[in-house]
Amino acid sequence: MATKQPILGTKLNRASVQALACCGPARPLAWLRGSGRVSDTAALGSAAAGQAHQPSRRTCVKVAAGRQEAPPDPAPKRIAVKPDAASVVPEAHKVFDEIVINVKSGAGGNGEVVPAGRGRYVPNHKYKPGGNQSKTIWLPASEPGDGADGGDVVLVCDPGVDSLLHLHAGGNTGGKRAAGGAKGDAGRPTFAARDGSNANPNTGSGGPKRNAEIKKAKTPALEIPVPPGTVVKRKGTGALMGELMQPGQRLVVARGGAGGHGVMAPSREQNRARVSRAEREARNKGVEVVEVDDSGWREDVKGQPGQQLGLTLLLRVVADVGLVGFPNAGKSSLLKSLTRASPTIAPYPFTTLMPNLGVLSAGGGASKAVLADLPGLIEGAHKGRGLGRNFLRHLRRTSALLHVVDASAPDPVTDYYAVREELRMYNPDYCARPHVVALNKMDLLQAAAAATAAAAADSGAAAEAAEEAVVARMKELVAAIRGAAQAQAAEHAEHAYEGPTPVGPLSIVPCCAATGEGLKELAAALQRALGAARVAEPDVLRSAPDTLAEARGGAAEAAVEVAVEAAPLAASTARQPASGERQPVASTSGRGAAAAGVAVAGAVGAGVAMAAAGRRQAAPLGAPPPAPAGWDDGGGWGADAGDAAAELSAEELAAFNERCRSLGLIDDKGDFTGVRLPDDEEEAVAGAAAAAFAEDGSDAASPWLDAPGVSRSGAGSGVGDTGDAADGDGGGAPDWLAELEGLDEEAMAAVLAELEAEEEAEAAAAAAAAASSSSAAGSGTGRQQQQQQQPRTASTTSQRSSAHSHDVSPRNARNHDAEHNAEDDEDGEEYDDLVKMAGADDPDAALVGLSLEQLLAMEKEDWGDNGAPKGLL
Ligand SMILES: Nc1nc2c(ncn2[C@@H]2O[C@H](COP(=O)(O)OP(=O)(O)OP(=O)(O)O)[C@@H](O)[C@H]2O)c(=O)[nH]1
Ligand SMILES: [Mg+2]
Repeated sequence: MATKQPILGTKLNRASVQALACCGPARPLAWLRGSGRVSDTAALGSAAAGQAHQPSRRTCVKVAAGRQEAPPDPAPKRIAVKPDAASVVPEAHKVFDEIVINVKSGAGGNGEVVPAGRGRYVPNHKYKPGGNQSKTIWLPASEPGDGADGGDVVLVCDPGVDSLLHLHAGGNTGGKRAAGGAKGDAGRPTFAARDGSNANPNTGSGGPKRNAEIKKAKTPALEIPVPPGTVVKRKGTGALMGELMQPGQRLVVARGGAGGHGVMAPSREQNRARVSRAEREARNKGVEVVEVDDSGWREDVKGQPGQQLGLTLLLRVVADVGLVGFPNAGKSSLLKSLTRASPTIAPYPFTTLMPNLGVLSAGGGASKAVLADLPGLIEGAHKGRGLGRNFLRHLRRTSALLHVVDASAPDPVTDYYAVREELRMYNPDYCARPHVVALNKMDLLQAAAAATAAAAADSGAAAEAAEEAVVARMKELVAAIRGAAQAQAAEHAEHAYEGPTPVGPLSIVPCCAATGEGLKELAAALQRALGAARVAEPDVLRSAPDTLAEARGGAAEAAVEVAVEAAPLAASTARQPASGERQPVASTSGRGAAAAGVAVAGAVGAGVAMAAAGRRQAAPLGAPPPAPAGWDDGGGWGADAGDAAAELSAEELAAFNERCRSLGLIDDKGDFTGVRLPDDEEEAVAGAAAAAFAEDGSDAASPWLDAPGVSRSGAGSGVGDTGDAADGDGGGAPDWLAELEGLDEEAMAAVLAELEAEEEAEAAAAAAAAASSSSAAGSGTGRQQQQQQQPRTASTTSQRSSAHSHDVSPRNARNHDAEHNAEDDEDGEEYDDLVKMAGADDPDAALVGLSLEQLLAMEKEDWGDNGAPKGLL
């Protein structure tokens, strides 16, 4: 048996031993036996100091743990303090985005009662002999003071708070919760504001403040900080009380009770007179008077009680982009790589249980977007499976979505489709928002491909084969995802589901959160999606773009319209060889009417911005950040606009801006108005301007000053290829006005008839091609048809160009522009895919740098069966 030993030479007195005794149920002093090495506990410290100490169980456990290092002694080891299961109260699950609280506003303070007779008669200064004023007036001791109103309970939108978790702790809101935060009757956190103070008789009547006007005291409101996006409802009825969206916004949820009035108590005589008057009146009415209550005035003195109510607070995170996807797809990893957020990342599903926010600042911080990484969704999420509904509601306030798909998963396309369906079934609006697909975990695909290739070939060929396999897989995934999106839209139409038609992805970006590959492209694609969202559906919560040019700069979709409008300008810009001090043509600027049109349309904004700011290389105001080096999406980005503008010399730019101004495309301040003239007027203006330029011989030198619908293609090719950037035949064309003027009616009719016949033949050929390709192709049929049509259209156009020199009316020319630009825009989208597919180390990456003319100039044999250049698809 162990013997009792002194501890570190200290003496234990009776009190400390008794105090220590309460720590061990069976053997209070057991742990002290042989415990000469225990030196590090507060319990012992205080025991040594002879203080009465009440060690907690935790302290005992700590001591016991320390005791384990002591020489073997069975007794201390038996002090295993197991928590009593019955006494352990499990902590309630805290939901970060929903809570029910009680709020209680303060009661009003009582008013002051000044006894009758306190005061004196003072001379009345208004007294005039002969008047009806008395000589003296009664001046009470002071005006009786009113009680202070009770404190309000106010919810304040605080951007520094990102969840409702802090409210679970009874309102841990720092100094602001001085009067609140206790658990309420219903076991809910209760927030009670302070009661109003009673009127202070010391400062009220008599004394130094005599006759002073007593001001009502103010009670501070109880402020409860909540994150932006908090929705407040009444607990019982579910009635919406308000939403807090903007930082600093306040919502008074419970008003403090009004303070009581200060009252001058009636004197005995006055009271008696009142009572007798009341009695008399009652008797006159035939009412039997039993007792007369003369204390009515006392009610006025009392402050009103505060309100007490239950509130349900719901949080819907406010973010620009929501990251959605299956659990473990890498959403949090992507958020971490794209922003400075540091969410928890782990290789098991549902690591994330509450949204993580991060700010994506691209382009040197010019443009910022808040990304919300949401918990993973699973099938059935829309019905609440896996808390799906709780998570899905956080998408309500997002403008665009980022679908994160694990590209290394067995079936990434089904994963994507499943999540899309969950979104659609929860809220069809979600599927109509612009979205981007991130094919994450590329590195795993690459590793798998490398392993397979290494087994099959020698080292040199293996790397190449692996790369090819990855690219092939990516292309397959891209096509299949687009197909899945189309299938979803088709199903929506077929079953006439409620809500808007689901849209396809704006971009599909292969990337890797682990290595950082493709993240710049992903960021750029997100910015573009946001631009598209802002233009498509301006959100009152967000500031609208400053200028239309800005909006267009960020919106691929809106840019289509601009492209159509500006195509002739673009076409000529694209065709025209550099003149004067023109800078080298950017690799992207001439690759199609749509893309070039966008570029030049953007250049309007860019040029204007430059003119206004006096800077030459400025991107359009508020334009999305420039695309990363080596990356060109051609979707109407500021970078493109800047590049296109950079091609112009100063005089050209000035002339260009002047021209835009005269057409009403930009206003005096240099903002892009986007207001078009009526068609007739525009044509007239454009024609006149074109004629003027033709007259002074500047048209050849300034082809970008071309008018809408006016072709400047080669002399031999005529006007049949009006405004078509895809024809690529270059050279200055004779003015169609002059050409048409020279035609007689018969010749014109013949030309039109021929043109119609050609168009019919073309349509028939396209239909035949569509029929054949639809049987061959799977989900990506529609897009492949577009691809197939593209080179054919180009060659047909150029044939027509050489065959007919006078075969189009201005109206037809415009239609053709629109038609071709629409096609070319599709082509632009395809091109985006090609660009995305062709990585820097792709053997075919060189093709990416080619302009559309160069691509079109390629021999027909260079085009594969699917209508795309061989080697790329
Ligand atoms: N090899 C590789 N692993 C990745 C990549 N991205 C994410 N991961 C891993 O995938 C696992 C899941 O990543 P998370 O970011 O937590 O996935 P999540 O989608 O947020 O998952 P939940 O929060 O559960 O919905 C982690 O082990 C990551 O390290 C990637 O690009 N390459
Ligand atoms: Mg996560």
